[in-house]
This record gives sequence, structure tokens and C-alpha cells, in this order.
Amino acid sequence: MTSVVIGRANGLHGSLTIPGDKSISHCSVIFGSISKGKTVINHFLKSADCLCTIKAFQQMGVKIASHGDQVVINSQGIDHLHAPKTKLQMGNSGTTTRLITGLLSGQPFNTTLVGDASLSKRPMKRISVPLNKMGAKVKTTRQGTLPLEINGGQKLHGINYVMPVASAQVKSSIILAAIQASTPTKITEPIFSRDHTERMLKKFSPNSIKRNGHDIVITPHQAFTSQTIDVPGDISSAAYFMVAGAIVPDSEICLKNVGVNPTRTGLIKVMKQMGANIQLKNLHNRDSEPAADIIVKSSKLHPCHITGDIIPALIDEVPLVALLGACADGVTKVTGAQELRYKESNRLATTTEELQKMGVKIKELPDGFVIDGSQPWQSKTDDLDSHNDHRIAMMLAVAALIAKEPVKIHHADSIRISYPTFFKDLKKLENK
Ligand SMILES: O=C(O)C1=C[C@@H](OP(=O)(O)O)[C@@H](O)[C@H](O)C1
Ligand SMILES: C=C(OP(=O)(O)O)C(=O)O
Repeated sequence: MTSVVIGRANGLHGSLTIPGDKSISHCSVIFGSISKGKTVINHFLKSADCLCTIKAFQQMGVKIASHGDQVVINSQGIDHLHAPKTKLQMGNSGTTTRLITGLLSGQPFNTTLVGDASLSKRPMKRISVPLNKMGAKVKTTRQGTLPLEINGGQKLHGINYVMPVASAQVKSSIILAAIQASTPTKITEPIFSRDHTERMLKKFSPNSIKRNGHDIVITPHQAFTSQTIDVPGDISSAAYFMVAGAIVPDSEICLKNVGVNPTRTGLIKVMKQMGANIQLKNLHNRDSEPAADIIVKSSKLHPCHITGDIIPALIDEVPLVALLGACADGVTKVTGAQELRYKESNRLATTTEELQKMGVKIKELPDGFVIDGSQPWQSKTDDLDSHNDHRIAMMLAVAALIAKEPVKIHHADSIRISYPTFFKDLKKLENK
């Protein structure tokens, strides 16, 4: 399936269990693979990106098996990874690349990481610079991209690092090097980014990490104990249905067991601010992460202005904010979101280009966009393109639910990266 046609929906109803969180799935494979013993991961996200992480550790000698959405890891521990026989293929996954590089920079063997066309354009100096400050030897191309060469066998030492960009991937990369260094590392994050790596490190190795406000201190060479992990549903996947439920008239849906870690719930805050009817029920702890059922009903939306500190808490949902803006009764503005230019596609450009094709009055800014939702859309909708970006494909599919004419989206198979069952789940809500 490369293209899909999506038509207007007459209300979405029913409930869905959202597949496991992508960040937490990656992290659980990484920590399971460096902890001696058996780690069991329930509700693992079996998407292309997370399967890349599993494959990389299998190539380094870790025994990993899966049955349905359960993954079982049997590892000898962090000192027993071995050199892969070939280059490691990172596919489309920035998270796999950046986290594994941190870990492998402290290992005694050399590795080369390669990726697909999109990943090969994404910036990697943001990790090689701090890792090399720790004594690692990580080399990017002159443009700062993949292939990445990691010269192992270096003695790492701790650093004090103030994060220049709010990036959980960079922070996690440093943490995974820091656990192998000779001295402690302090990371300061002026703006908070998602903290799944810190929570999971604490679970596998409670003495390795302490947080004090904006500072994180990593104490190296602590014991790691294998674990059982229950991954909550991915709020970044639930987000498509949260927005669909809000904008498709006569809808009421329930998204079950979704992770609501406060470093990820920016979209809920923004939707509430815009007047959406969205509620959390059954709030509970799923492992070391909060989770809840999210109930959304259609409602009238008002414009908003989002910027700065909230962006990391909805970083992958910004294209959806543009769509919400296109359904609000006024002008919505997003600024401070320049990081979107460095994702699977340049998401400020691709969101603008594709929503303009649907007739939305949206203008790209250097660090965001402005959307005038008060104007009706005049859709020309047979040539939309995801630009091979899963998040753009799914945002356009949600926009299609309220378009006048059926919409054709090319390269829709990119959904395999984070949400392989997205179209099936959408059908379930349409058929209720
Ligand atoms: O740590 C993670 O799992 C992720 C962090 C974010 O990237 P950055 O850290 O580059 O902002 C996000 O966009 C990505 O989808 C997943
Ligand atoms: C940016 C994303 O992922 P990654 O950086 O892991 O490729 C994403 O899932 O939207």
C-alpha cells in the first residue's frame, strides 16, 4: 500500500487501545539488552523504528525474541555486547541512531551506523560534539550526518553539559555514554524534554541517576537489574484520534491506557486551551509512567498561540496543531518550533505545503506557521503526499475526515514507522 484514499467521516465512535509508546519501547530494548538476565516487555510497539533497535542488539549478540506484542530479552549484561559483523542499519529512526551511538561510544569495538535517505540528512553533530567531549571518537560526515563511525575502546570521562537544544535524544545519548564513564556526568536542560530514559534508567539501576530541578546527575558503573516493563500507549499515536474526535462533528471516542507523562502532554493542554472537549479518566501508574484513558468529543475550537517551552512536550504533534488551527474560528500561530525542520521531513515545510493543497490558509514562518481557520477550505485533494513522513501521512488522513471530497495521500505506507495499524484503527472508529 503506497497510496490511500480517505473520505469524509460521519462521526467517530467507540474505543481503541493505542499501540505501545515508541520512545519507551526503544528504551526498554536498550536497557534490557545491557542488563544481565531476562527482561520482559509487554505491549511493545512493533513498528519499523523499534524493530531497528531490536535488530541492532541482536547483531551485537543479545538474544531477543517476540510473541505478539511481548518481547523477551536474555542478556549477559553491558560488558558482553560484541562487534556486529556488518554496518548497523538504523533505517528511518533518529531515536535508535542517537541513543545507540551514546551506548556504543563506551564499548570496546568499532561500529558504523547507516540509515535511509531521510535519516542520512538529519543532524548528528548534536551528539558527536558532547560525546567526543567525554573522550569518545564519533565521526560524522563533513555535513554532520550519517554514516557515523564510532571508534570504540575509548576511556570516557564525565562532563558538565548544558543542553543547547531541548532534545531528549541528545540527552539520552549522553546518559548512555555517561553510565560507562570514569566520573559522574551532569546534564542541565534549560527547557525540559521527555524523560522516559531517566525514568527507565532509575527502574533498571536506581543508584545511577538523580534529578534536581533542571540538573540530572549520572553516577557511572552501577548495577543493572533486568525488569518486566508494561509499555503504555503512545500519546503521539493517540494524538491523531484526539484531534479527529475533536474536529469530526458528532464524535465521541475513548483512547485506552495512553501514557500521560507530563513531558508529553502538550497537545492536551493546547486542545483544552482551544476549547476542545477532552478529559482524562482512570489515571493510574503503568510501571514508572502515568497512563490514563482519554475521552474526546467534538467541539467548536478557538485559535491559540503556542511557543517556546511547550514545544518539546508536543514536538511530534505540531503538524496536528496546524490542523486544529485550520478548524478554529480565527488565527492560530505556532512559533519556536524550528526543530521541526530536522525530523523525517522538514515538517514546517511539508505541513504547510500539504495543507495549502487542501485549501487551508496557512503560511510558513522561519520557526513555525500561522493559520487562519476562519476561511473555508476549497480542497484540491487528489495529490497529497506524506513526503515519506509517517506523521504527515497520519495528519493528512485526519484532515481528510472533514474534507469535502475524498482525499488521496501518496506514500501513506510510511505509517509503518510508528503506527502500522493506524488505518485499521481509524476504520474501527468509523464503523461503530
Ligand atoms: O527521545 C525520543 O524518543 C524522541 C525525541 C524527540 O526527538 P528530539 O529529541 O530530537 O527532539 C521526538 O521528536 C522523537 O520522535 C522521539
Ligand atoms: C521524529 C521522530 O522520530 P525519530 O527522531 O526517532 O526518527 C518521530 O517519530 O516523529
